Amino acid sequence: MSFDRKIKIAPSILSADFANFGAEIRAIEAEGADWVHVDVMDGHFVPNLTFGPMAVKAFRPHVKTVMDVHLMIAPVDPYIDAYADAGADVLTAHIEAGPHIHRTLQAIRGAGMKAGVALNPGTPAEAVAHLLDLTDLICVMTVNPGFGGQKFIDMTAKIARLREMIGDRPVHIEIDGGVDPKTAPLVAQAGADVLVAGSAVFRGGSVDNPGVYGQNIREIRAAAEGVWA
Ligand SMILES: O=C(CO)[C@H](O)[C@H](O)COP(=O)(O)O
Ligand SMILES: [Fe+2]
Repeated sequence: MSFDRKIKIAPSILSADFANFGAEIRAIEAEGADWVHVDVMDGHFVPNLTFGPMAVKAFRPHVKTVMDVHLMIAPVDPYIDAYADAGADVLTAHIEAGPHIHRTLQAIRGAGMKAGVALNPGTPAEAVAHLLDLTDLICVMTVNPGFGGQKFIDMTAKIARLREMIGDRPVHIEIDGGVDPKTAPLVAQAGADVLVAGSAVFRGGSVDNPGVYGQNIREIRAAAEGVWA
């Protein structure tokens, strides 16, 4: 997995057909997804429950791009090896999930994965000031985590501040929540390069009609890249 700051669209399979994950993943990749975003929720850190490492391991053979696993769980550390074994490329933990995020990021890298740190809307950019050399990705939540399809919360000032703090380090800024063709330009202009989108990618399509996924992905990408035109 090499580093670049081009816009990457990462559909969240939280909005996919839960009875058909393999086909859904193959469809979004065939239709232009750059990464596949996998939302793990524990019904404790967030008020919703999705799937765990066994399911994520079953997704792995279908993912040919980058498997980007967003943990919305607490605690994180006891499960790091299980997600490494499941084949996560990027493993992201929330800074709010426990007191020892520094140790968690070291452990994620130690297990051979790229380490991500996610920030809830109420957490300031400065919370990662001492983590910048331990992280490969900062995920800025633009909704309160737990559910797809929520309204975008404007975090552009936080994104711009993070881009400034990151300087020339090879750290991605990922945006998660409410990304669509209207909000994508705002976050791209502020400095984001990985755009997670669940409902805006899967809306209107299906594995039998995957062209809609492609159209949705192209619209988000064009809107985001348009800011540089
Ligand atoms: O982490 C998440 C929710 O906690 C999801 O990745 C996110 O909400 C994507 O869904 P949408 O694009 O529909 O907002
Ligand atoms: Fe997510």
